[in-house]
Amino acid sequence: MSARTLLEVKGLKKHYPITQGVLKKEVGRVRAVDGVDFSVSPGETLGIVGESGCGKSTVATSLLRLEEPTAGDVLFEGEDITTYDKAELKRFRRRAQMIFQDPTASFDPRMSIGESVGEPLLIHGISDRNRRREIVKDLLERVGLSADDIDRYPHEFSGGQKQRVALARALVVNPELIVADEPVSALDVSIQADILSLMNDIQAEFDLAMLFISHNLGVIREVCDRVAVMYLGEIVEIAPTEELFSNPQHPYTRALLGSIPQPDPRQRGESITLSGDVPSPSNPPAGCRFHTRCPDVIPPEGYEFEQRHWRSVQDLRQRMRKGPLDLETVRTAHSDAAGDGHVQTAEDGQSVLDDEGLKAGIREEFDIPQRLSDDEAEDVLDRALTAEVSDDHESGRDLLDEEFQTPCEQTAPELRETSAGWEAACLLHDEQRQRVEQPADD
Ligand SMILES: Nc1ncnc2c1ncn2[C@@H]1O[C@H](COP(=O)(O)OP(=O)(O)OP(=O)(O)O)[C@@H](O)[C@H]1O
Repeated sequence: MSARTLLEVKGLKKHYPITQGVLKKEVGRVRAVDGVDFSVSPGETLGIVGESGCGKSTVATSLLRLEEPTAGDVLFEGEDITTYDKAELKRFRRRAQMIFQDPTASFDPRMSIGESVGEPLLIHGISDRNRRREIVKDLLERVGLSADDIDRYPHEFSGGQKQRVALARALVVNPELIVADEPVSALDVSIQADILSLMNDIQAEFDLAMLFISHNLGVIREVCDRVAVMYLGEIVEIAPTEELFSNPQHPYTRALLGSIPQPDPRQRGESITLSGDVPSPSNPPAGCRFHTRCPDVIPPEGYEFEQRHWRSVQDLRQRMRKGPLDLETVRTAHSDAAGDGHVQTAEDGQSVLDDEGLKAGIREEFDIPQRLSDDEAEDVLDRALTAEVSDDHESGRDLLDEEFQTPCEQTAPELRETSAGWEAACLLHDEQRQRVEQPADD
């Protein structure tokens, strides 16, 4: 690996318009990739990891200009490829090859493997058929197939073998960069390790730079030197692989790592379950995009919350922002949650929860204790719940909004170097940094 930069991506954005009606009026935008920066050195593998829909594939396709980026610069050997014309782009595409998840879809079933792999050579001027066949045979052997496979057809190969052929086809033009988008996810688990080790070998042999996209942290760990973690179109942490695994700096990275199944129970760290769904990239949360699910979301000043209870109160607040709670469900699902007889008899003679019982049921539903340890926070919550069960949803919602704001929804953290020595985008690190820069006067 070298200190030289081969690929530098700056402020890359890809927004897809959401249109309506026959006139295709733009009514919104899917912010699939929303300002990402990273670089890759020759011989280095950078991983991009994140949940489905966070924008990983869009980073790949827009940096190669398979689709046009909305904004940003992509420098390859210092030249901005976003300004390239058709001919320049064609030359660039030879130097930067892409490998896709589904090897079956990337081959023409009517062409032999030899024709498919050798086609780029023909396009690039090697007209001697025998010479092309020699190059292809050599490459087939290098990717673990046999030179005799050259006249066989795609359907005669297994998925893993087809991915080997795809690698051979990418390598035939001597690229400097390979962008591999989930290259083993469609393959049987038993052969994934073989393909990953082949990719590692090939990368070392050809001194290739690689951008390796996967939702699977285990796979990322096998092949990547550094990893960028993406959430809702943004990079939230970027670190050398082993450091990321042993000392993750962003709460989202910690949550992702906590969700990897560990076969050895002694190795099992504290597993973190993320609350809430991934928000839509067409309407990402304000401030830190992860604050709606973050276990470490920062509490407001003036209240002493136990962190997990603060998270639960935030979950309730976010739910109440969407509209009134379904009190009937709470009524039936939580008969007497407080356990102190808050039931009353309804008109039809059935026992139902009274208001206090309902409030207790809501707390149970959201995993909030029946009493918060901070008296003032408890008072706010109790008043909000009282309003909610008294059909005054708006007052309850507004009270929570006023009192229980988190700095994380007000300020979008930037990707900045943490004390660990690499970058993460989280206000907790900014707070830490401020404490170091401005020590308390006492
Ligand atoms: N052509 C398109 N038009 C509109 N939205 C799109 C388009 N392509 C992707 N998206 C949206 O952009 C977001 C990012 O998609 P992308 O495929 O890049 O994510 P990903 O992280 O690669 O996920 P996966 O692993 O599931 O492919 C998603 O919300 C997706 O629905």
